[in-house]
Amino acid sequence: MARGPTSRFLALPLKGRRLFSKWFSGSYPPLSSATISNNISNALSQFGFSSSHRFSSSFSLYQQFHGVSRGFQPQNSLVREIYRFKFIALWGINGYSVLIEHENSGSDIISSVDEKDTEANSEKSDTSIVFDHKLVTSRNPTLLYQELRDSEMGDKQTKSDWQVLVDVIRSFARSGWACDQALALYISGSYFPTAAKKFRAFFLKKCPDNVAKYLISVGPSEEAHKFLFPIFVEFCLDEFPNEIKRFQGLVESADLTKPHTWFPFARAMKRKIVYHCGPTNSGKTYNALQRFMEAKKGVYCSPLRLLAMEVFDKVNSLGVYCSLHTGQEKKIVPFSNHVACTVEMVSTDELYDVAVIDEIQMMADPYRGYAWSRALLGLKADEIHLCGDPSVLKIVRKICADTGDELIENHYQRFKPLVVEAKTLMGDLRNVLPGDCIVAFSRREIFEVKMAIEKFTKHHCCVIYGALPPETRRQQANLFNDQNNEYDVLVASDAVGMGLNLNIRRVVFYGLTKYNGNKMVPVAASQVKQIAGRAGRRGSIYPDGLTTTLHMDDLNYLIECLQQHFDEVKRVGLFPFFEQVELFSGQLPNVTFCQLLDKFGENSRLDGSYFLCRHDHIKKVAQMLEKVQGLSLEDRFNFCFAPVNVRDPKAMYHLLRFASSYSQNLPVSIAMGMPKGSARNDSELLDLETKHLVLSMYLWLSRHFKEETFPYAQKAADMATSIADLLGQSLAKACWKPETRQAGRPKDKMKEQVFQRPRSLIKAVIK
Ligand SMILES: Nc1ncnc2c1ncn2[C@@H]1O[C@H](COP(=O)(O)OP(=O)(O)OP(=O)(O)O)[C@@H](O)[C@H]1O
Ligand SMILES: [Mg+2]
Repeated sequence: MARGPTSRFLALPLKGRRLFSKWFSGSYPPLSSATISNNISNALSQFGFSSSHRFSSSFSLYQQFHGVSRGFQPQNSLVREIYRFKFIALWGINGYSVLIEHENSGSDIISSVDEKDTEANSEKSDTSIVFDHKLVTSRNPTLLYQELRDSEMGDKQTKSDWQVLVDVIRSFARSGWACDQALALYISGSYFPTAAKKFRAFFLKKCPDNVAKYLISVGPSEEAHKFLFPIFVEFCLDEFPNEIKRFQGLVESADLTKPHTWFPFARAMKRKIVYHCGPTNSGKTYNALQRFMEAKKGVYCSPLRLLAMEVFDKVNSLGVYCSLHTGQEKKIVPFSNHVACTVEMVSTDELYDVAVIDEIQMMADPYRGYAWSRALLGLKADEIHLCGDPSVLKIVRKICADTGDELIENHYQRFKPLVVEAKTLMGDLRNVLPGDCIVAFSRREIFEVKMAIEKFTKHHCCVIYGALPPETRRQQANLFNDQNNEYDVLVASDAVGMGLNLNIRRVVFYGLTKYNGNKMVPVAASQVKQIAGRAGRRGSIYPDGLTTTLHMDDLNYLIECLQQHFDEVKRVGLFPFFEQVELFSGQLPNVTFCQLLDKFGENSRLDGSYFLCRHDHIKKVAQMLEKVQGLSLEDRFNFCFAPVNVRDPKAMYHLLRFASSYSQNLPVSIAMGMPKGSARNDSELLDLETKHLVLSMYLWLSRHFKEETFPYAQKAADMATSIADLLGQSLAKACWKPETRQAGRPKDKMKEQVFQRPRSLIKAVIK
């Protein structure tokens, strides 16, 4: 047995026996699968594999090995080691373990079996049946498969034995374990039943007596599945090479593992990451912006257009020339080296001295998280400042370890503690006070509250909610902040939770449940904290923040939320670039874009630190655009990212129209008249909101496609500004019952879908 100076010796303890023999040539006594698994783990750790490499399940083992099993010559030493472990794995599955000598010099793996010892022990402990088992289970599956393949017919069995054998093979074909294992061999879940069925026919036809006897004795069991699996593997490799190749191509082109390697230029830099970590109103963004303004060249990445605009205005007013870059607009300030942009629009090509990524915890957002992940992984900046709560601190540490960047953590405390008012508003909106912000979680509630307050108190309300354009939200915020008018109460949705600096004295939660598109759920503690934290901003006229609820019932939940620590985020979002989707589409040339997205989702692989962002809204647009002929894959991809409310049929109609004109190479027209004046009722207000959304979409498309195809961008921008103004005017006098966007829905269905807060609120006030 050759052992070079570089060899390492792997001893797999075998209950006192030492076994020596050449790999493949010996016959090995059976061991329990637990012992094998332990032995393999021990052996791997001796090779310096970390616990994550300990292949406790043979699935991951196969995953690692596949690709090297088919004639691939491993190049580096790590792969060589993995290559060799393949044999441990396969034999482990067969119920064997061996003493292995690992030769770094590259010679064959030698396993050692002390034959004398084995014989002695075998004589003592093994019965003749066990011996028969051994003869079968110790067979090399490759050779056994070849024997089966080359034989004409198997041996005949008695009727009852035959039935058991059929049951065993059937149970294998239904085994979830085998189906999972097969995935690593690139037998897809959908193809496994077909492959298993063909294997069943093959195996039953060819099964020799000793193998049949063994399987009959163990019956439809895990042991039988583990015995059959390597034979099945050989069968598949022989019978379905094309299917395997196709699925392998599919899986490999949907590979989203190791996203830090997607940005080689950023990886070539040694970046300094500064994490400004703390609760709301603790000065995180303020401090990051100080560094941004000092830098020669800087970029600020915002979660919202509104916040990008705020930073753009603030920085310019302080004498630092700064441009604005969002999906809808590009305002270039002459001589500027700084840019404030929305995080989706940040360039990973440009080189910066300082970058700021605000609200970094949004990495975990199910829909938009990928934009933050991309910015963090891909920004080419010497210094990157992250501002956010502590929920993603741990995962940022891990990402920095992957990227090799230096991480500095700056921890912050709230300037002034947030105080909970235990009295609540006692269910009566007449208890609102100037400086209050009433937070409700639906548009309907917002207008109900505004109506009730204005009808039964002397206060006037500004409103802020997600469907309002950023310009209108800012106008409402300014109206509320200005102390020289009658607008002293703000009614807002969760859209108020991020960014805006507002003069809020007290945040009052109208309720603490929210419709999640399916049912009412409690608002997440992190969101409650973020919103409540808007009260009492440093520098505002109310530096001491208060928070409470309208109803006494909700107070405990509010306190609970505020006391909770931030949940640690385990995974952050990713979404493929167009190039990755394009590569994937090469594997599936004849499917629609929507099906392509589905297939990508099914076949994509991600590291444990990432998830694939939800893309139901993208698929809805893709579905709608299926009937539009003549769009390239890239066009479809871009159209699908246009900002549209997929639940707004009018906005969807306009998007379809834009895409149709574009596909015919016609200049895309706006084809939408300007409203005559401000809204007189809620349906007119909804119409203004939709019109603004359509214009915003037009502007977005004009920035993402060739300019000449969307020639009316300036007109759209002017119209959008006017509509934002009209919306502001409309809100100032809005005093009507809110309507719902989904017209024509049956009444009972509406009831299910719309949040039913006790209407007694208004009735109580009236009484
Ligand atoms: N050192 C400072 N000097 C003057 N004003 C400050 C200072 N630090 C923060 N502020 C002001 O305090 C307010 C809150 O700060 P900032 O917006 O940075 O908080 P934040 O922690 O980013 O909060 P959020 O999580 O809500 O975004 C801002 O109006 C900011 O201008
Ligand atoms: Mg901030």
